[in-house]
Amino acid sequence: MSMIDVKHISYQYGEKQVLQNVSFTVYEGEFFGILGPNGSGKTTLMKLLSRDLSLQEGAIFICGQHIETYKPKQYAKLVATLPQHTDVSFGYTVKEMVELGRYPYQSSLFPQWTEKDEQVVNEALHCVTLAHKQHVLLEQLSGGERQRAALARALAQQPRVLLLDEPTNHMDVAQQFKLLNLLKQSKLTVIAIFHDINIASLYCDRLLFLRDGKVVACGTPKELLNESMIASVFETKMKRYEHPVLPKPLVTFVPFSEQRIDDVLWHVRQDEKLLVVETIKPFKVISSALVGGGMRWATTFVNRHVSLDYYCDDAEREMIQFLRQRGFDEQWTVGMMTAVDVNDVAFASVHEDVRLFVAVTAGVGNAVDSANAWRRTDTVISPGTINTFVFIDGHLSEAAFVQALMTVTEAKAKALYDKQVVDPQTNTIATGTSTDCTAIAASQQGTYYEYAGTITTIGKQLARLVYEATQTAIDRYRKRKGES
Ligand SMILES: Nc1ncnc2c1ncn2[C@@H]1O[C@H](COP(=O)(O)OP(=O)(O)OP(=O)(O)O)[C@@H](O)[C@H]1O
Repeated sequence: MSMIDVKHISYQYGEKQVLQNVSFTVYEGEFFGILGPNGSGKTTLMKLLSRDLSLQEGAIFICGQHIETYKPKQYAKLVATLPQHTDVSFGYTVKEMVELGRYPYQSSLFPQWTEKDEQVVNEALHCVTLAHKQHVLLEQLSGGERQRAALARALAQQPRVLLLDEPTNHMDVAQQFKLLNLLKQSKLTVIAIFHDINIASLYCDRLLFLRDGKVVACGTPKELLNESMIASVFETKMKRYEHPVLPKPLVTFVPFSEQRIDDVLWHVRQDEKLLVVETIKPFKVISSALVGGGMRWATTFVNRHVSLDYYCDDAEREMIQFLRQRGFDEQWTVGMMTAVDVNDVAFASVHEDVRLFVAVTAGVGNAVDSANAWRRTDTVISPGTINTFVFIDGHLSEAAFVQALMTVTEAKAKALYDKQVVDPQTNTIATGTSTDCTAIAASQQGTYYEYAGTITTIGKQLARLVYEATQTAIDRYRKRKGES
């Protein structure tokens, strides 16, 4: 149901036109965000909604009724405003300020404070968790607490619509989220001006983008938060990324481009227990590693040898402890384990059209044919794994990262086929082992690779190196086992 209808409003201060033909609808219970650059007319629009400014052109309807037809107290029961800055009324306590919210309910002839008024004020104080400070003077509150007191006053008005001008300005992160969570749960219709695009994306059902007093777009964060829209509204280059938990788009600045490094990009060090590749700058990585799995930036890539009978309830925690003891920062590390002797690692690299480096350790005692894995009856993981590290000097799109993973997997499977590695349980050619791990790391500088499948230059080289290195690593493993 529509709660607010803004129809063709225009506004000017003297000769200066600040709103032009603005129209939009806000539905009941919606959390509606207004965004736009400085001076785009957001506050003016809010002041028209709150009736602090009189309409010049166009009309605003709330609950189907033109806002100018409401009496002041009637309007105050319908719409409450939380301004950007709360004027501190010296000498007032928190509770006295919240009590002011009840003025629309007081008869001007016989003002009477009822039990209901008292109850609503107490509820509002509890709602903003300020009940314990109700007797404190406003000037003794912090900025965030004052803002919460102002919100309690607005809530005490028992409005149906709440207008907020940059509600979280000057608040610390925890206070911002407390206030917004509270508003989100309130089920009120909320219209709020935001400068923080990500907060608006997280909390708002729909957004209105204003620019130079005109509506540029109105829609859900999912519809509007794309790089070209942000660029056209804010004239700022931003990159879109995904929230780790919620299906909400987020955007971030790309403040500067880093200096390109051309010479040594990675170092390898190795002993019989550990293979470590360190990059000279953080690389963007996609991996299935035990530590640092998923997508992250990393500078250290560890392949740790563990004994055949290694067992731990919480291998990830144990691995993090291991890394810390050796001075590695797990936040910047991609860490894998293997029972294979890391001296049997196979390296392959190319430095022509593309610059790639691959390191593979391969144990195939636990080889599995994925096509027939469902026939296998074992549930306990036995040691024997293929760990593949790929380093690319280039800028990969997210799709290219996924395609690189596919390319690596296909090349590895072909290496196993050509080496006639057999799944000992099904007696068919294996496609990998049950615990294989892969990391694709890219410098994110230089050439941009939109794709990395086997038809692309980079995919061809990648497949070749992984195929060759996996074969070499299998040969070394077999030789050590005395199998060949
Ligand atoms: N009282 C006023 N008299 C004259 N011009 C004004 C007045 N108030 C605002 N303006 C002008 O109107 C334009 C829109 O201002 P408004 O405050 O609505 O923008 P805004 O989008 O809220 O900006 P900000 O993001 O900086 O808060 C600006 O150019 C501003 O200078």
